[in-house]
Amino acid sequence: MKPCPETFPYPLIALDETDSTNRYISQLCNELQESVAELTTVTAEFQSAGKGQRGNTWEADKGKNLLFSFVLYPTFLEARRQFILSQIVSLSIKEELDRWSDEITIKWPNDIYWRDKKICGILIENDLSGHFIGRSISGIGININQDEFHSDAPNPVSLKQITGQEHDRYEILSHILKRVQIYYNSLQTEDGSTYTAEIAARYARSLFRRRGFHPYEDADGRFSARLLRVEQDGRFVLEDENGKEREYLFKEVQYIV
Ligand SMILES: O=C(O)CCCC[C@@H]1SC[C@@H]2NC(=O)N[C@@H]21
Repeated sequence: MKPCPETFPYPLIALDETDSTNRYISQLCNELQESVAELTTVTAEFQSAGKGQRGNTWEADKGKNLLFSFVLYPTFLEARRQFILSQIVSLSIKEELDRWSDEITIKWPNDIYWRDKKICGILIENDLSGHFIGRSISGIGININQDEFHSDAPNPVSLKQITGQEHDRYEILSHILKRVQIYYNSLQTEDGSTYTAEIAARYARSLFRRRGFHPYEDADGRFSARLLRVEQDGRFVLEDENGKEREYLFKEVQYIV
């Protein structure tokens, strides 16, 4: 395993072990306020209490994977536009992983899949300041060099299992952060709305099961539907087999994978 290079292009805190890199960086930001620069990143070789979506835990073998969190202060972004952060983070990861496979997709809202297996999970925690976003912490777990999975997590896969080779985790990390920075900067230019539309279009093209009918489950049970669109605020719009549109917020619908 290669160590973290001294030339890493962003401020980096590389920990051997912590409970959760999201918790670590948010505590650091609470203590030091905005002197923690944007894109400061915390990595860990191991997390004892990695946080997942929906209150789940995130498990990963020690020293094999990418477990990291970084901070942004998108104070120019209205809270109702916060889904764009999820789009730029998931696109940045997908585009990096595209180097090794053309079967990488984004499973709404922001899991990264290879075929029908999960390679990466993303947990974005935003602190709002009035109608705007004050601070955004993106926490990302990517299965990189893990050989096998022991937990009952559904359908995990690692990059090594896909390619048959070990990968340099810090190289992948620096590429992802560069992509995030480019997308993020684009939102702050005069052409921000053009870039927002371009990001939405790329995101739509990258979606898991974006064509055809597939099984889903909501509070009323299972049904078959096709994806119509994802709205700017992140709502997921399906059309069921009776031609009825069904619209969902996060966590209200599950794919049956
Ligand atoms: O449930 C999911 O899919 C999201 C998982 C996010 C896990 C990552 S690992 C690094 C960062 N620190 C955490 O505690 N969680 C995120």
